[in-house]
Amino acid sequence: MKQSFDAIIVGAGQAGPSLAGRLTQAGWTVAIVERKLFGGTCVNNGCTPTKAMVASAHAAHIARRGSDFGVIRREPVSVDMKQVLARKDAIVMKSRTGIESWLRGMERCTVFTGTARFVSPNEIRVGDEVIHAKNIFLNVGARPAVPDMPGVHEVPFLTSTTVLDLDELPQHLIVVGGSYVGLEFAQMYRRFGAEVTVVERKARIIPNEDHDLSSGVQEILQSEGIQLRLDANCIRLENDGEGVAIGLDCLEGHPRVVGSRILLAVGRRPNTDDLGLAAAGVRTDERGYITADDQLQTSVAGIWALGDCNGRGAFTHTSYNDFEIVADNLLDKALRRVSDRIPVSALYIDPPLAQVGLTEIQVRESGRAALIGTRPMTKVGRAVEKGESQGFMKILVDAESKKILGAAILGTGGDEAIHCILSTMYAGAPYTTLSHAVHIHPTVSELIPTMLQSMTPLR
Ligand SMILES: Cc1cc2nc3c(=O)[nH]c(=O)nc-3n(C[C@H](O)[C@H](O)[C@H](O)COP(=O)(O)OP(=O)(O)OC[C@H]3O[C@@H](n4cnc5c(N)ncnc54)[C@H](O)[C@@H]3O)c2cc1C
Ligand SMILES: NC(=O)c1ccc[n+]([C@@H]2O[C@H](COP(=O)([O-])OP(=O)(O)OC[C@H]3O[C@@H](n4cnc5c(N)ncnc54)[C@H](O)[C@@H]3O)[C@@H](O)[C@H]2O)c1
Repeated sequence: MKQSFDAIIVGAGQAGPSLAGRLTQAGWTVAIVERKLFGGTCVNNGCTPTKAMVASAHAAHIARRGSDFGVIRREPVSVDMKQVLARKDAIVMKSRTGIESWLRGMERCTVFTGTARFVSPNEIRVGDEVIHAKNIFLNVGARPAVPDMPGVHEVPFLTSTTVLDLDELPQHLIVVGGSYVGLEFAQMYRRFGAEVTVVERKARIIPNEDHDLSSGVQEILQSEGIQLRLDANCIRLENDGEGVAIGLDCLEGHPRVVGSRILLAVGRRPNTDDLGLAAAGVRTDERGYITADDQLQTSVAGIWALGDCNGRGAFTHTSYNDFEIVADNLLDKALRRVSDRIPVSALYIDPPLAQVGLTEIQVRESGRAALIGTRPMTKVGRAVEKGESQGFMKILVDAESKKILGAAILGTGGDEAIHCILSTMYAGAPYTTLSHAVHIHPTVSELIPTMLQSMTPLR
């Protein structure tokens, strides 16, 4: 017999479980379908495991730098990857089981395990069962992209998912892709003790960000001994005796990098190919992302797309915000929109790179009159005292309205300090509100008012 619910949620990632919580509290009956790991990418293969491992790598780094702080170490630092993984797994497991048991114990919620596939706009098949609902919410996420590059079918490689189970330290890790995933793993493995080479096909790492941020991050990574091969064309995977290699054409350097493991970190693709979207008439773009409007409604009434699969964000906080938008609009008759969201993110190398709003490139392209303020982290007392003074901060303000347009902090504590700028932007307040605020000394945030007090026109 076909079971009917008020709502079906496909995917227990960063939006689905919270949506199930809100809808069931409002009295709806909900079916949630998850085919693999509760908590999705962030909990199992993304934010949580990587940030746990970044913490281990930071501990190794600080231990090696002990003498900078007057701490005497007699033995060389070594890292036990099995222990690093065990710590990471314990943190992940707690989060995963917490989400699963919350959903299984939730009143009016039925959990289905298996792959969901549309049969019609109101029906979904999971295994042998067909379930029905007037409202369907897709939170199916994305997975590592594996482009059809030469050698990819012959040479073993790691992805951001499989590398998390590598319990031995590779002697030389070659990372293909110099952006969020690639750089976090590159620095982490360098600090664990591996040789690391990053191969990026564009002329600079984090190629979509401002040039000064790319150079700042590059400097930090190179100072730790990470090799970068930029402008790499004709990238091909090759076997090399016991090891592996990447063949490439670069403007400079040897046309081959030989290592022991390859990590592909060249982007992600949405999990929409096996969802049977055609049976429901749900449209996608040419890359497979589900087309969704400003309130996340798809091309079919009664079907919504939340999180990475709608191509409107690729972060945990954007997926969670999608849940809030959809739930508030449906249950509270609110009029929340994705376009009201201010972009914000952090790249978790150490020190981190946090960004909010428009980049400098975007401000210049907009042609508006703007002011810019910058400060090196060497001027931040707290950073100097901590012995972590790499990086800089910058902020861009609209010269006419005095509103903050965007900011970046590449430096210790930047991922936290950026939030005072973000909150001022959400409040719609002029920059003077923030430049007159008294901040705690000694913090990274205290330099933000100082930076705002000495801006110059953006040339
Ligand atoms: C290495 C790495 C590090 C990251 N670090 C950060 C970070 O520090 N901060 C940050 O904000 N973001 C980070 N991200 C991005 C973040 O993980 C994602 O943006 C976020 O998890 C997206 O959540 P989601 O809800 O859209 O989907 P997901 O979390 O991917 O969940 C989708 C779920 O749907 C399930 N599913 C898919 N198809 C079906 C189907 N047909 N039937 C049933 N179930 C299905 C999947 O099994 C999965 O559990 C990182 C990503 C990676 C890869
Ligand atoms: N800290 C965080 O919030 C965090 C961490 C990791 C991932 N993420 C999310 O995951 C997403 C995916 O990250 P990602 O780094 O895999 O993808 P990405 O799209 O951000 O970057 C891919 C990089 O690989 C390069 N590239 C693409 N094809 C290539 C090829 N054939 N050869 C060499 N280089 C190639 C690109 O130029 C780019 O620099 C991010 O956009 C981000 O939203 C977030």
